[in-house]
Amino acid sequence: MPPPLQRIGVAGAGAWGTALANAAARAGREVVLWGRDDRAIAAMRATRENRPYLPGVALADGVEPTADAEALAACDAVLLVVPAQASRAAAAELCPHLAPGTPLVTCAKGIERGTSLFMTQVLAEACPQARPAILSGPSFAVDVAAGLPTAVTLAAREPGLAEALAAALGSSSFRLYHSDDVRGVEIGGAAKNVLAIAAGIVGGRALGASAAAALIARGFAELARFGRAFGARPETLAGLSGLGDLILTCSTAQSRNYALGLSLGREGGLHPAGKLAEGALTARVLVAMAQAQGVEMPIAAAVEAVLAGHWNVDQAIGSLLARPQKAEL
Ligand SMILES: NC(=O)C1=CN([C@@H]2O[C@H](COP(=O)(O)OP(=O)(O)OC[C@H]3O[C@@H](n4cnc5c(N)ncnc54)[C@H](OP(=O)(O)O)[C@@H]3O)[C@@H](O)[C@H]2O)C=CC1
Ligand SMILES: O=C(CO)COP(=O)(O)O
Repeated sequence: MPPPLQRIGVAGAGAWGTALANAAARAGREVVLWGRDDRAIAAMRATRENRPYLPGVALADGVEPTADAEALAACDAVLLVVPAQASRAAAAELCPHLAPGTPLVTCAKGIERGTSLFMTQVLAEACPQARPAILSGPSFAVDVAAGLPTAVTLAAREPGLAEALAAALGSSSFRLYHSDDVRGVEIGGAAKNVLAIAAGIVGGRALGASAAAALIARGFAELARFGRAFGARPETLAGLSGLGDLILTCSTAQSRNYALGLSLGREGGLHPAGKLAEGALTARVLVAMAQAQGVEMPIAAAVEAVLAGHWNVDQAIGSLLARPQKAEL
């Protein structure tokens, strides 16, 4: 039996990092929660709450907030929980503090702009001495932080690593399935955010429950086409990190991506200020990668055109409905 991963570092003290720190503590681990903002960390230590990001949720016993990256050196595994576009900079900054061979688990959902790299590829470049893995699935931070039942996927290519991480982080309320299909898991999380913006637009324009269901089904067809073109396994795309997260994020304004779409869909709507909506940052690179591979993604392309200001919402909806009839593939 390999020794357990007892001490877990969580790097990134936003909503999801704080929720995962609570989940790991509930699983019986000692948890270091690192954030870059000294004053925010001091407040968290004093109040045992992350007020700006998760107000009203107590930090679990066993979570130690710190602004000292050196505290990650003694961790058996580190979860990197910062936005996708910040993941390279954060991994490069923290890497010198990690022991060689530390498992480094990206929890971000996106594709890097400029390089078109998936999240574990970014980790491999920014911190080559770490062992990359990814955690993704249908999971709102507020639910996980509060200990509500949640299931996600943890994937790593290295044999045994995903199982070991899942065993370290899993509890009766946080269930982790393990996988070696890293690419499938990272594609599901990145693509569903773009499609959730479209679902929000459908909600904001009050197009009805039937249109909302059609959007999820046709959105999944796009996600699956893109996934197949980039080597993902169909069962991963239809699993928690793909279809599961697509359904969650396309269903409620609790999702920041859906909320962005909702606001775009309402007359004169604007982007809710200050909230991270990863789909808005991934849309262009996702659509460009699809086009380069000859993969049709009309819904994602329409979202991209609206975000870029090339189309208004009515033009986007009209263009999707005016597409020629075709076989359902
Ligand atoms: N919230 C959720 O329910 C879920 C989120 N995710 C994914 O997790 C990722 C993070 O999201 P979330 O936690 O919600 O985002 P938040 O906006 O809540 O928090 C982001 C955190 O990252 C920190 N950060 C940003 N850039 C850097 C950097 N260069 N170095 C160090 N820290 C940095 C921010 O610090 P500061 O406060 O100083 O700006 C902040 O603490 C996203 O990819 C998201 O899609 C996945 C599942 C669920
Ligand atoms: O990824 C999430 C749920 O699984 C969170 O979604 P949002 O980033 O849209 O809030």
